Amino acid sequence: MSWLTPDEDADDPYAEYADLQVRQRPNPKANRPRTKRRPEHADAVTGMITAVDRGRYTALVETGADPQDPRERTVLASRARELRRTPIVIGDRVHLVGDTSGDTGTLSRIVAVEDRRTLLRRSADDSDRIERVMVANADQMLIVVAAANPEPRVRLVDRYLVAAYDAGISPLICITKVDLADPEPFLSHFAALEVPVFRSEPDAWPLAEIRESLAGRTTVFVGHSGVGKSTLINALVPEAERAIGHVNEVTGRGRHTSSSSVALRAATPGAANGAAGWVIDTPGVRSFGLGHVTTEGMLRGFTDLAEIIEGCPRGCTHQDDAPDCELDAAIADGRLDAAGAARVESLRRLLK
Ligand SMILES: Nc1nc2c(ncn2[C@@H]2O[C@H](COP(=O)(O)OP(=O)(O)OP(=O)(O)O)[C@@H](O)[C@H]2O)c(=O)[nH]1
Ligand SMILES: [Zn+2]
Repeated sequence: MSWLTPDEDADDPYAEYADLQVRQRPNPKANRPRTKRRPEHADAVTGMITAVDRGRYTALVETGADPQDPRERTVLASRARELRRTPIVIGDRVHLVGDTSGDTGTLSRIVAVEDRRTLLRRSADDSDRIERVMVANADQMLIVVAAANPEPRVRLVDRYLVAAYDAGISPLICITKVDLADPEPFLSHFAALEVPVFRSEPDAWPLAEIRESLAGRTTVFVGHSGVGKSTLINALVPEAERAIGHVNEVTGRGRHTSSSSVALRAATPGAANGAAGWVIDTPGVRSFGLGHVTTEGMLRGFTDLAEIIEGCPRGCTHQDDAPDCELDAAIADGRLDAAGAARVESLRRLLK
């Protein structure tokens, strides 16, 4: 699968690679205490990155529990020179200095990026081990897939699942267009993974259920073109106005909004945990190179099997043909029941 996406940070497309490579070298200063923050940074405000466009970052600052809080504002920022090799992506929590009023024409400066809880990454392609960061601090990934038109592909959903598990993000599946085809045969491939599934069709959008799971969390939406992801996001976040339908192939027009990633606040009325949720739309991202993914990374999504795997011989691939894989022993001696065995099968498929 190829990497079809243009760089979102087009001013310096290699900055992120450079940073990740540099950080892998041993750092002799690593154990020294960090130098004190310069005084000018003492009054930094914290913001969440909601959009990135050619070296300009949009951050929402002073966001609290109350979306009506009048202090909350959108600030445009560039990054400080010392961060020029640091990837800054949607969902990052950053410290901003300078003019953080958010007034028209002002530009503030990002001076620090906070540690990330999770990090969704991709590689240029499957043989490429250099990773590129896509989204920070997402809790969930909603994989949108159509029951038909376009025809669903198990392998594509598998790849999203791998990326999510590797990132430490919980996957969810929304299958759209169930008015066009019975989704159950396709969904049966994922049954053992126990991923929550929402079924959607024009007159029966599962908005209440989706809102329930968005509440208080940050959810990145992914899906192949045409599956109805924009339709769904517009229903969840009406002010998002994400363009629906295909680009006219002759004129190239037809989209009313930009094709770059954004974070959108989704109201979640009626949800048990009433807090708003964040929806991150990634329109440019239709495939993930998975060259950076390791078996250890993947196993974060299979904590139950990870324990068993500790008993495997060193270097075990955990595949069907792996000699003495403890997973096979656990199925044979009943430590894993039928559902567990099905999870092993799914894990093996994802590891391929
Ligand atoms: N029959 C049917 N059509 C749907 C459904 N959901 C969306 N569509 C249609 O599918 C087409 C594609 O929907 P979009 O929301 O633009 O799909 P997308 O995933 O955002 O695709 P891109 O905009 O190319 O990224 C539109 O014509 C929608 O009206 C559904 O549940 N059933
Ligand atoms: Zn094994």
